[in-house]
Amino acid sequence: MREGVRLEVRGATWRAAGRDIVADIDLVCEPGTVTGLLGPNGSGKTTLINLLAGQARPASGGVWVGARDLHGLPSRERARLVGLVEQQASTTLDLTVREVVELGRIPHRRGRLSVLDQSPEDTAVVDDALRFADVLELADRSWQTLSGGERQRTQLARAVAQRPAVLLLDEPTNHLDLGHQLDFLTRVRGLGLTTVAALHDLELAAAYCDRVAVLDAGRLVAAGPVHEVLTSALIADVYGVEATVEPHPLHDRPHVRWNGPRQEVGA
Ligand SMILES: Nc1ncnc2c1ncn2[C@@H]1O[C@H](COP(=O)(O)OP(=O)(O)OP(=O)(O)O)[C@@H](O)[C@H]1O
Repeated sequence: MREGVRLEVRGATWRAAGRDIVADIDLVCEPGTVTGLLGPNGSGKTTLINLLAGQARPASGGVWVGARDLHGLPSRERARLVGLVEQQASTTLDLTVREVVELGRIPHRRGRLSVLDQSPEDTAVVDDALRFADVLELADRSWQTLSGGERQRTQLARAVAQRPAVLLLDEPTNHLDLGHQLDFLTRVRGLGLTTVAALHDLELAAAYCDRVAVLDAGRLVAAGPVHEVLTSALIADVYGVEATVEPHPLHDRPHVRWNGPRQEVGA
């Protein structure tokens, strides 16, 4: 696996329907760190992930991976740097799990375009990725027949087979049961890549991320180490929820316990 590189967003804005969906985003992710991207529904997490993946181009500002301006790179080169696991990956093609994972090797091909044309190195990387994401035994199954969680793990395998330096995950655990959530994030941390994961579960973010970045209505309202940013005041402000944040009894990471919707003063 490749080592992570520094990911930097400078002044990035993306507009649609006549408004800024995300605006003036400045964010630095150091090599090999895991950053949790937090924020309520509609706050701009997927939009920012798409900018980081090079799938959308900022109206102003930019994204740098190491010294390279991501949006200035040819798509093939970009795909060798950045891997994306989308929230809802879908395809109408009738591919097996192995074939989906083989798609991750396309950016590494030189002059060979067929998915069927795997080099021995491609086959070894794909086998590793299938094993890594715990989907090796599903390798010959049709993608269309997989459960939501199996699809999510298959997409992780595809992104890992891509051998990127930056891994972007958009709500990667939303189809996973608790055991697979913990397993998935442990595996992702073990990759040592510069990782950004949009997450709704604050407890998972507290347990698995080095840093968190919090979006609210398209603005980055906080970013930094988990224990500095993930406070009850921030959770009340951004999510409108009263929560208690205390040291976890078993480790030094914060433990988030929600109490209920925030009570308005005077209500
Ligand atoms: N192409 C578009 N045209 C118009 N509005 C858009 C477009 N793309 C996104 N939006 C709007 O931008 C806002 C941010 O969307 P985004 O999907 O980035 O939010 P999110 O934080 O990922 O939300 P969720 O937690 O619900 O997945 C939403 O209000 C969405 O409706």
